[in-house]
Amino acid sequence: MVYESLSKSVQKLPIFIKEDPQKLIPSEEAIRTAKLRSNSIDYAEYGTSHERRDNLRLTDEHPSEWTPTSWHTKPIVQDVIYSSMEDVELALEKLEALPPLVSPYEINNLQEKLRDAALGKAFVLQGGDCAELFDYCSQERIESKMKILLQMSLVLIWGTKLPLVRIGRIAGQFAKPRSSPTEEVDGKTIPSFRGDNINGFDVSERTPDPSRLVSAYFHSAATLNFIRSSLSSGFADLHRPFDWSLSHVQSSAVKARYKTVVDAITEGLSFMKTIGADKSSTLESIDFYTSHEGLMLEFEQCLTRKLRDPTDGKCKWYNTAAHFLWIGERTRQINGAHVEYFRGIMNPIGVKVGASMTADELVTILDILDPDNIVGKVTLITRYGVGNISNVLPSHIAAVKRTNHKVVWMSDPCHGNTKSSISGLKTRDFEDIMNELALALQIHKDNDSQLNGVHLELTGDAVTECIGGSAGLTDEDLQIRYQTVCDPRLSESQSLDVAFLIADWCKKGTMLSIAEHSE
Ligand SMILES: O=C[C@H](O)[C@H](O)COP(=O)(O)O
Ligand SMILES: C=C(OP(=O)(O)O)C(=O)O
Ligand SMILES: [Mn+2]
Repeated sequence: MVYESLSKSVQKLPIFIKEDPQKLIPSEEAIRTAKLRSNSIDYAEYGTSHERRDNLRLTDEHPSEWTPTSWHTKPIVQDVIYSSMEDVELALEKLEALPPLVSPYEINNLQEKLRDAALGKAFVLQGGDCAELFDYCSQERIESKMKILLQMSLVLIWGTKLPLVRIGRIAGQFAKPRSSPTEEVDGKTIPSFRGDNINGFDVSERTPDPSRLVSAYFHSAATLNFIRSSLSSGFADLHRPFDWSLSHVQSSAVKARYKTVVDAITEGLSFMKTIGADKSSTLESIDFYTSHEGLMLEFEQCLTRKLRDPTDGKCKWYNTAAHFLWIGERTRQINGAHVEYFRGIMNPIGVKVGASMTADELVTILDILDPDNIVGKVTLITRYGVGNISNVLPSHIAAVKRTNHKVVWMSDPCHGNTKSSISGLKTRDFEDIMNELALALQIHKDNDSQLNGVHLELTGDAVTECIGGSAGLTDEDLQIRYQTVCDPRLSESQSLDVAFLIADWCKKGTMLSIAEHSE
């Protein structure tokens, strides 16, 4: 079979190429050779192969002029190989013609809120599925995810006494980086599931299909449309917090604690009504932003548009597929394609920071992504693992302090704590998640810094994917409702447990034991 390259097809689209194409873009033959080679090598070597870099005549420096296609001059990891270039071109041309999903006005608003978070004046809650499926685009599923994020928000507002910035891993969280490009199923080696915008979870659908890129756009649009209409019809009205029923929370202690929070807020609202101070529209409606990992750069490139910045009237490049995008732990190579793409967009952006990131690398990546030292432009989403955080976070905090970058510090206590259950299912121990989060709060405080947000893989449903929590899920319980197609998510109940941990820590300034939390 002749493999054709997706990158090759993108370079044919003339719309974005401003410089001499020969200078920026490797030859078609070089890309094909490299793709064929990289297809047969291990993912671990995939990004650093000198052979591949030489073939592509890649540059070590970031090209001075950024364009939505300048990432083509950089080595890429987690790339996708398609078999039909014509179909890829059709998909990308279609995507280029479709309208933006989000606007510069909204993106700038989020940037302002993240500025507040970086200054300790707001707290960020970012959460949702590990891998969103097209099938999750239904009223019930979207409402359930918004509901858990709103419930957690209430608890966090009560605990932190700060405005909450809500960002869903939703309306586009389709592409997944994988540890291995293939997996064994029933004795056969097949391509791994790479996310609904690349291939299907069903074993019969594992061949990458470019038409999925266009489906991803329409599923994002439908999800976003429903979120917008729900919010504008009062779904998030603070006067009706009991409407977000705790349908999947089993623990009566958590239910009782939630009721205490709602009662306190309701009492505050009725006092405000008495004194006539309840007219603010923020009580009836909230801001809710969308985000996803910016992994499929061909997709991101097509949704990157030069639009007028309403604050100064100048035209700038915005990624209009989501308000916020992040670079994953596997694609954050300083000279790689993803960092190159991300350095040019106006959106606030995240970088996953694992235990292997050196302090020097962290500073270099900030210098590339935030050359103008914009407060809150970059969110560092740390995901070290409970056993590593104490060794690594203090040096990362110290390194960032020595620069002029003012970042949002967010903890992702999920991704460094994934392990295999006794039955072989991917799981996370709730205690590890709580402990990493508690350590993040404490280490920031001890180092004269502040944790500004939390990033979680969660669902509003009663799934049994992570062990522990107030529902006391055991290894055997995992079989009951293990529904994830990638990483294990916190259930509604476990998500609320996490919100209470943060709220309690903020109220008391110290840690409670897990036992005290589950009382
Ligand atoms: O969500 C994160 C990654 O995509 C995920 O952890 C990869 O999982 P894998 O190690 O099973 O490929
Ligand atoms: C891929 C993910 O995480 P990380 O890049 O931190 O492994 C993710 O957030 O789903
Ligand atoms: Mn994940």
